[in-house]
Amino acid sequence: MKNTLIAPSVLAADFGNLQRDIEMINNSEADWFHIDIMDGVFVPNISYGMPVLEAINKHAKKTIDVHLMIVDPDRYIKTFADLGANILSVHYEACTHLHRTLQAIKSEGMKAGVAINPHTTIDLLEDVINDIDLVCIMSVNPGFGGQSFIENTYAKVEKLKALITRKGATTLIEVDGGVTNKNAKQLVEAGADVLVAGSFVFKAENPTQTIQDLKTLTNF
Ligand SMILES: O=C(CO)[C@H](O)[C@H](O)COP(=O)(O)O
Repeated sequence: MKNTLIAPSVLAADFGNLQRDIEMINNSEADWFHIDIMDGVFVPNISYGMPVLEAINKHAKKTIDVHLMIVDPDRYIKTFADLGANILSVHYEACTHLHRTLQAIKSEGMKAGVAINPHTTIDLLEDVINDIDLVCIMSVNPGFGGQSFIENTYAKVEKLKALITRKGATTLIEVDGGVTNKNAKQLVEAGADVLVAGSFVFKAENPTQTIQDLKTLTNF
């Protein structure tokens, strides 16, 4: 029996009713809060920053999974630890010394994640996979919610799963972008452990039920 985790992306929440949407996640079968931080440089969009995460952290009762889409993320590792992040993912493409960055994240008491863009090959993680707690495979080009899922993601998940098994690592595989009830099961069959879903959850008529449906669909 699988234990697939569902992480609603707060990027798609209603910011005018943020506390309501946080409580919805608290009271649902969702496992994590997924928090997207964008700087307008690494990606062509600016999302939200520290004060909003501080507000979320006051109410959130589940794991806080922060995805940094920013250049030079080392500058903010301690800041995000202080703001309550439990998992901090940096982009492979944004790090010059990825191994050092992972050590710095762990030294602040957080789990260390690496996100990879659609064009970045899994092979580049080979020498560092045993140091990574979570790999976030981007199944859209990062920067915006509501984009279409890139089909090549299934093959990337399979390839990453094989690498993790071969290296005896305990790394979780997360998929982020365009996740819906159409691709969720196949992603888990390919090896995904965590599914991030933004628009599919928050634009649904009944977000709580949608989360429950995703859980049912992916735990078989
Ligand atoms: O990282 C992201 C965008 O860069 C979002 O988490 C992702 O796009 C999820 O949103 P959606 O489910 O609407 O695609």
